[in-house]
Amino acid sequence: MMSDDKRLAALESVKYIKDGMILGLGSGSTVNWMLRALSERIKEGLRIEGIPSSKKTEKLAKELGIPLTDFSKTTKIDLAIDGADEIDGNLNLIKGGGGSLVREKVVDACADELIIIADSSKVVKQLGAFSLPVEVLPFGFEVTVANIEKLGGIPKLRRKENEIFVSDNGNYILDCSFGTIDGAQALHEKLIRLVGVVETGIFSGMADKVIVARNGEIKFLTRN
Ligand SMILES: O=C[C@H](O)[C@H](O)[C@H](O)COP(=O)(O)O
Repeated sequence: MMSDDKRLAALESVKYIKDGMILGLGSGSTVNWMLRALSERIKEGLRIEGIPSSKKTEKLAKELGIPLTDFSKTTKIDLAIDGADEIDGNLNLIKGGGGSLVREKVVDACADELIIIADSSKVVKQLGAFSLPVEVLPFGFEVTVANIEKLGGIPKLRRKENEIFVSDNGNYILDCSFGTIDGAQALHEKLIRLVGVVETGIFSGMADKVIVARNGEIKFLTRN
């Protein structure tokens, strides 16, 4: 089952956590398994401090008794562990299915090491079947929509239960279909230059290790 594989990948990632580390805590259901496993190790005596990448992760971490810190205390993260929506052969990622891409990118980008955990359904030959989440300022988002269309994308304003979805940062998310994405970094660079775009869900060249579980077995992905 997919959720068993998410849990298995998460359990494997916790083995890389060492005493004294500052940890970047990603977001999503796979990361939630990692948080549960981490809290067990903390009960056994492991000392770490985590920086959460979303309000949801912060809430669960607090419930599980995981000690937290923030960027006002340290800008150094030893290891970040995060999930992904798509992973290609070069370990380029699409993230943001849960709407946490901006804080995830801030956290993941300043980590010495980034481990991605996923079930095998996330592994693709080429990115793009999953619409690319792009976080945009609410003010004038219609202009940003038009500009993304000029780049060949089909943006769709994310909604949740009929309301516009608002990110932890108070912004909107445009889920953008570009078909198959050939140059992930090039597309990110075009989008990030558009006025109103806060961040894109393309995480290119950031993952150091990808742990994928498929039917109960663990596989480590490395760059092609
Ligand atoms: O915004 C959400 C994040 O990028 C998640 O890490 C991603 O959507 C994967 O989530 P899940 O582990 O629930 O499949």
